[in-house]
Amino acid sequence: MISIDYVRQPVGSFMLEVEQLRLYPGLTLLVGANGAGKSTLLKLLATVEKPRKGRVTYQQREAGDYLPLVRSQIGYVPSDLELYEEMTTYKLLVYLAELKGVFQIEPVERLIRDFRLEAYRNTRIKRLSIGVRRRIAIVQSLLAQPKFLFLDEPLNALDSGERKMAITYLTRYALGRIVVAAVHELNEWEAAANHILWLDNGRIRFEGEAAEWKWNLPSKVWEGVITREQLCRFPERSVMFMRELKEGIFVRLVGDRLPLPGLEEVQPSMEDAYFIRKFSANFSSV
Ligand SMILES: Nc1ncnc2c1ncn2[C@@H]1O[C@H](COP(=O)(O)OP(=O)(O)OP(=O)(O)O)[C@@H](O)[C@H]1O
Repeated sequence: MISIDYVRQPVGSFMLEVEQLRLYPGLTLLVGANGAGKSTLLKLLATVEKPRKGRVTYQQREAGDYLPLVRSQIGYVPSDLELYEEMTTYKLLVYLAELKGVFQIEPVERLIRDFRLEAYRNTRIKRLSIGVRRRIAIVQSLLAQPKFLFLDEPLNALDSGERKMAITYLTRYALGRIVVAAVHELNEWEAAANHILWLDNGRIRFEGEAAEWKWNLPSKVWEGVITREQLCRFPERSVMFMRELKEGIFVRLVGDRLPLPGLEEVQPSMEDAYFIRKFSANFSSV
């Protein structure tokens, strides 16, 4: 378990405040708007930054007292990792593995295979696309098989196949390990997530099991086909999705009660739940 107690972390005029947080084995999705403090929290967890106030402990070891040991158990993917541009993929990964105390080639080779990097092993980093670099950034965090893994928007710039592959890999990796990933697209992680942590303006607004994320929501989700005139009656924020069909407009709407006869209540997705939680006051009149 990782514990955060009474942390206050100022970043410019912004303040991240976490009174108490416990992180357990499994995959925790860290969600929140731009600027909510996700990267700041991940930097604290990764020991890139030291808490100005409060403490972070990893299985009862406070980072300040056991920094080298704790760091040896941490993997971190920042949002903007800079890689050595002149090195080839293979040389870079071997070099980074050695820095982490891994001197066997097998873990490097395995990760190159798992993240489908074989075609780029002898290519210099500067010649690689952003998506391939992002995969390398994830791979470098896994080289020493860390117990604690923190990823800041790991799927940025990955195509749909690569996203699926990375999610599957991380889901397996999180078995028995603490993995925290800041993400913007929630639905693609739905089957993978064990816990959800929602940060809003530097404060925790939700912390719990992934299934609980969709419980006791103040609004419901409705689907069906409506006319263009009917659509105009709904505020933009309540329309989660719409598509023009021959017979009208298919919509997915959020509202407290049946917005129009003929619409059907459907299960909210992870993404619906986020919008309902964040903007519930705006939906109550729909
Ligand atoms: N180096 C910095 N100097 C001043 N303010 C900063 C700095 N880095 C971040 N901030 C501010 O701190 C707040 C939290 O930023 P943070 O990057 O942690 O948010 P985030 O949730 O990760 O956002 P995003 O989804 O955009 O990455 C924001 O208001 C941001 O503008």
